[in-house]
Amino acid sequence: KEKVEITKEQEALMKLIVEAYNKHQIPQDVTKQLVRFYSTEENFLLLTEIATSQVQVLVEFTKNIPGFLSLDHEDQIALLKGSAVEAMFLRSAQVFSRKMPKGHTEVLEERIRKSGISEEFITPLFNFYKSVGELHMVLEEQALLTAITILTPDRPYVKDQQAVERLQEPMVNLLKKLCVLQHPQEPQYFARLLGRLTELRTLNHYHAEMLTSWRVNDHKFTPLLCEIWDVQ
Ligand SMILES: CC(C)NC(=O)n1c(-c2ccccc2)cc2c1CN(S(=O)(=O)c1cccs1)CC2
Repeated sequence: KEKVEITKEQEALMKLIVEAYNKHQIPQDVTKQLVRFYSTEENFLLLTEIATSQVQVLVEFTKNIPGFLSLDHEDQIALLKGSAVEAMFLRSAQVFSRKMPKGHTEVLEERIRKSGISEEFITPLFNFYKSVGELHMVLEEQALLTAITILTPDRPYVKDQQAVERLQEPMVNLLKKLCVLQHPQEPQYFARLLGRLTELRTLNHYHAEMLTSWRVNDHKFTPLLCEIWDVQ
């Protein structure tokens, strides 16, 4: 059996290859850039941006709910303001439980946890995201549940509650049918969905508390968020 030996030439070749390889590594600071942790301010700004654009999307969605624009105009505003926070948390839960590229969910969770929201609200927030995620709602269910949330007749300052009920009822009946069709093996699925709406209402309270704690730390919101949340 002959001895395996690296020749001088092979050694020289090896040196050149390894040098070239080390030279073309991602510079250390770029990788630091990729995994660096964002400051609380940056995370808060990100959420402000996302929330603001989401409110704009919510208004457009609401205007496309059949019959909404024929409601009394003041009631339209009352419904939007009364449901904005719930619709936002519902949307957040849907976004959060969506399949994201590897590691994105973790980074997003980290940035939400480090955005200045106090611990006592973070827990119910992520519990809600988890409980919505476990439902594996299909798109139609998500859309209907959001419309049903917006068309809640007993929001503050709604004058013609019956008119809102007349819009909400067909949505609830449709969702009930859809749940039976989508989840035949889970007769209580529809009840679980409506249970999420009850949990959502508790988040309203937490959100109001969050706003006061942020305001005292002079966090700035956008004009749209101030208007929809009645702050500043
Ligand atoms: C999708 C939108 C509606 N979600 C959103 O804006 N998020 C998300 C979130 C969740 C999952 C994926 C992406 C984002 C977490 C939180 C918010 C907003 N709020 S906030 O409105 O109180 C707020 C506004 C400004 C500073 S804090 C705090 C917590």
